[in-house]
Order: sequence, then structure tokens, then C-alpha cells
Amino acid sequence: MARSNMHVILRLEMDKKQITFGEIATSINNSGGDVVAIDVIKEGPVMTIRDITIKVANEKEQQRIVNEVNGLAGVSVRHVSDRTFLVHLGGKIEVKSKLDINNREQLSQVYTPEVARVSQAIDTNPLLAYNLTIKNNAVAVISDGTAVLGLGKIKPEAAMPVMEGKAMLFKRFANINAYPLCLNTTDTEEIIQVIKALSPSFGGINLEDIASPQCFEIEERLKKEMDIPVFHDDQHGTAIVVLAGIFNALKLTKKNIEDCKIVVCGIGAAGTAITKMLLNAGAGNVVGVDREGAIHKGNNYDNATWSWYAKHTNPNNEQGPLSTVIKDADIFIGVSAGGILKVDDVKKMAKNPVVFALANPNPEILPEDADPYVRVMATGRSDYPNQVNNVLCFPGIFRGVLDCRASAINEEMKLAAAKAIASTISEDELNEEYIIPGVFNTQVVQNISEAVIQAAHDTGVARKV
Ligand SMILES: NC(=O)c1ccc[n+]([C@@H]2O[C@H](COP(=O)([O-])OP(=O)(O)OC[C@H]3O[C@@H](n4cnc5c(N)ncnc54)[C@H](O)[C@@H]3O)[C@@H](O)[C@H]2O)c1
Ligand SMILES: O=C(O)C[C@H](O)C(=O)O
Ligand SMILES: [Mg+2]
Repeated sequence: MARSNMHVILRLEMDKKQITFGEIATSINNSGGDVVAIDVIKEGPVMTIRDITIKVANEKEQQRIVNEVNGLAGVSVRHVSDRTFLVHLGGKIEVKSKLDINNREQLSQVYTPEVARVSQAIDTNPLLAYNLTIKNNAVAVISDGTAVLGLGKIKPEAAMPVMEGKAMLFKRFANINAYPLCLNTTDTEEIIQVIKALSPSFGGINLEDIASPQCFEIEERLKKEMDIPVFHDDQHGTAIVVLAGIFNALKLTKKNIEDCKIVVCGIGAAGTAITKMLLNAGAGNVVGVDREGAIHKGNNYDNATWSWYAKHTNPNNEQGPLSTVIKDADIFIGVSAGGILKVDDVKKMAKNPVVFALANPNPEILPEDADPYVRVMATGRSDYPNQVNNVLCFPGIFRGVLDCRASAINEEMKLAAAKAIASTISEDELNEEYIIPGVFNTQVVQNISEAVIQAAHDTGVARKV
């Protein structure tokens, strides 16, 4: 069972003549809950109302505790609230003005009539939008809700909490204003047209949680047809952080990327981009596995990406399910679904195996199960060591791109970002539980943005000195 960060707050009304709080706490403990805080809401001579915050493993356990407490004589549960839902009340972000408007003079400057002169100036020279509007520090985080985390396709409204979360991270780590935009269409052409129409307001577009293979065409077309950078985070953000982690893991296992057998599981958005970056970095033997087993030559695939994949990977033409092709692998990278890598599979890997189980929220294998058999273990989650998550990349890469007003994010900039992340950890600090810097390491955004700006200048895509 994965560790949980789920907390519920029970508002209890209790009759002190019939029951003590100690008895209630014991009952909660016996049902598996962990009481972490108690707040007295109203204290009377007989009746008392308290809010009890309890750490629980899952919703089933929560229900068991509520039933148990409700069944005690002298107690009634008045209300149950989930701490995670509470932080989402009313949404997680807001728009703030940089200036106060307290009088008519200010009003006429920030708004009509004076603002018209600024509009006219931009109309004459559209590049002024970068200086005189929010454009230069604004990114749209756009999803159609088709591949949200590991949840798959959900309604666009349901994707909003994730996109709001991404927007918070853009602000927190790189001071970028990011707008969550969830689209009520899954039509490739319509998505492209909508994003193109939005582009005047933004300095960059971060595509998020759009399913493959549609995500490939959407990104490719937008890159060609727009003059602001487009970045599909689940592809490139993930690939950059994975590559950084692999660079550092290989320093520990003292293996060369050229000689490693690398099994990538889940050949969707993330798996395809990870593979391309691994190949660019020199990997010689990458085997991709999806639901139907290893992708190999001699099979006809109905999507262009998998046909490309079959041609450029799996040099030994291995076939069969994950449990077969995992044999002798040096590295496993999972971006597929929770729980699909078994302990028996890990045991078949080569010496000093490296396992990146990155499916969210449930990894392909839990660290507690894999740990005895692996040399380096990473997940996408913040509650285990070695968090390989694209949050390490997208704030820094967009900070760099916006600051040098890059017209695109190219391979050189992505590789520079991966190296910058890896080198944030010094040789002395590097160890099995620290191959990837922490999200709160302020050096990461700075290192990435500097490296990305340099690479943008070197490759001629920077538009600002
Ligand atoms: N840690 C991170 O930073 C990070 C970043 C991106 C994606 N992810 C996770 O990776 C997963 C995939 O994301 P994506 O955006 O590439 O989605 P996607 O839908 O584009 O691709 C998922 C692929 O996995 C395959 N798959 C699903 N179940 C499988 C199984 N049982 N065996 C083999 N293949 C299977 C699907 O067929 C598909 O090709 C999600 O769980 C997502 O949360 C993690
Ligand atoms: O959102 C995350 O935590 C990572 C990634 O973008 C995902 O889709 O899982
Ligand atoms: Mg995502």
C-alpha cells in the first residue's frame, strides 16, 4: 500500500458524561487512523464540539472510521471534510493587479482613455507587446483532459485542478504567470486553431496531459505555425528530467549509456520523448513496451509514432511481454500505469538495476517492493526519494525561454536543461537516494534557465540579447 497524505477532519459532537476523548481516539486508532490534531470548537458543561484531524490511508479507511465513531454511544459525527478538498475550495490561484486604482487619474491611465495610446503603439509595433503587456511573462497551460496524470481521459473541468497546480508551480518556482486553460474539444484541428488564436496573449504555450498520438501532431503543427515556443510538458519536460536522472544514476552504476539495455514501458507521450532523448544521448539498446508487448520490426503499427519507434529501437528485435523483455535490462523506465512491474521482473534485470517507476499517482512498482533488488530507484512522487517529475524542468525552461524571448525550444536547449539538472548535484553529494535535485532546490531553476539561454543563443533562436 502506498503511503498516503490523505487527511480528514471530523467535526464531532460528544456528550462528556457518556464518553471521554481518550476513548474516541482509541477507537480511531484501532480502525487504522492516526489522530494528528484536535481543535476545540465549542466547549459546554456537558456537550463539546471538536474538530479531529486524522491521517488515513484511503477513502475506505475513512468510511470505516466515520462508521466506527458514529457507532460510539454519546458521539455524533456532524461533518466530514477532506483537507485536500479544502485547499481546493474556490480554486488555487487568482489574478492580482500590480497597481492600485484609487482615483480617476489612475483610472484614466490604466484604462480608458490613456490606455488607447499604448494600444496604438503596440498596433504599430506588435513586438512592444512584450514590453507593455503581460505577454513576456505569461504561459498558457493547455489541456484537453485526454491523458491527465495516470487517470487517462477525464472531463476538461476535472483537469482544471491539475492545471491550476501547474500554474502554481510556474509562479512559485519561476515567477511566471501561468493560466490554466482546459478545452472542451478533443479534435486535433480545433485544438490547434484555438491555441493559435490565443497566442497573442502569451509568451509561450505549455501543452499538458494531451493523449498520444494526437499530442505529437498538435505540437508539431503549432511549432510550425506559431512564433512563440510550444512545449508539451509530458513529452519533453519528463524526458529532460529522466535523462538528468539517468546521467547521474549511470555515474553510480559506472555503466555507459551506449552499453545499457534500457526498457521503456508505456510508449505514449512521455515514453516516446524519453526514447528520443536517450537515443540522442547515445543509448544503443532501447526496447519499448506497451500493452501488446515489445515494439519490434516486422509488425505493422497503425500509428506513425510506433512505426518510427519499431524502426529506430530494439536492435535485437526482442518480442514478448514486459516480463520477458525485462531480462538483463540495466534500466527500466515506466511511464505507463501503476503496479505493472513485478518483483519477479526486477529480479531478472542485470546487475545494479536502475528502476524509474514514474506513472502518477501510482508507480509501476512501489519503492518498498523494489528496494531490496535495485541499486537506484526513482518515482514521480514527492513522498519518496528521487522524485523524477517534470516540475523540475518546466519552470526553469520557460524562465530561460521567456527571458531570451526564444522563438522555439530545440534539442540543444533540452539537452542543456538535462545536463543543468544533473550537474546541480555535485559528485560528493551524489548517492543512490539523491540522483535528482529536490524541487525546492532554488539552484535548479537558475541552472536550467542559464543553460537554456546559452543554448538558445548558440543555436540562433534567442530574440533578445
Ligand atoms: N513523473 C513524471 O514527471 C511524469 C511525466 C509525464 C507522465 N507521467 C506519467 O506517465 C504515464 C503516462 O503519461 P503520458 O502522458 O505519456 O500518457 P499517454 O496516454 O500518452 O501514454 C501512456 C502509454 O502507456 C501505455 N500503457 C498503459 N497501460 C499500460 C500497461 N499496462 N502496459 C504497458 N503500457 C501501458 C498506453 O497504451 C500508452 O501508450 C502517466 O501515468 C503519467 O502520470 C509521469
Ligand atoms: O503532473 C505531474 O505530476 C507529472 C506529469 O505532468 C503527469 O502528467 O503525471
Ligand atoms: Mg502531465
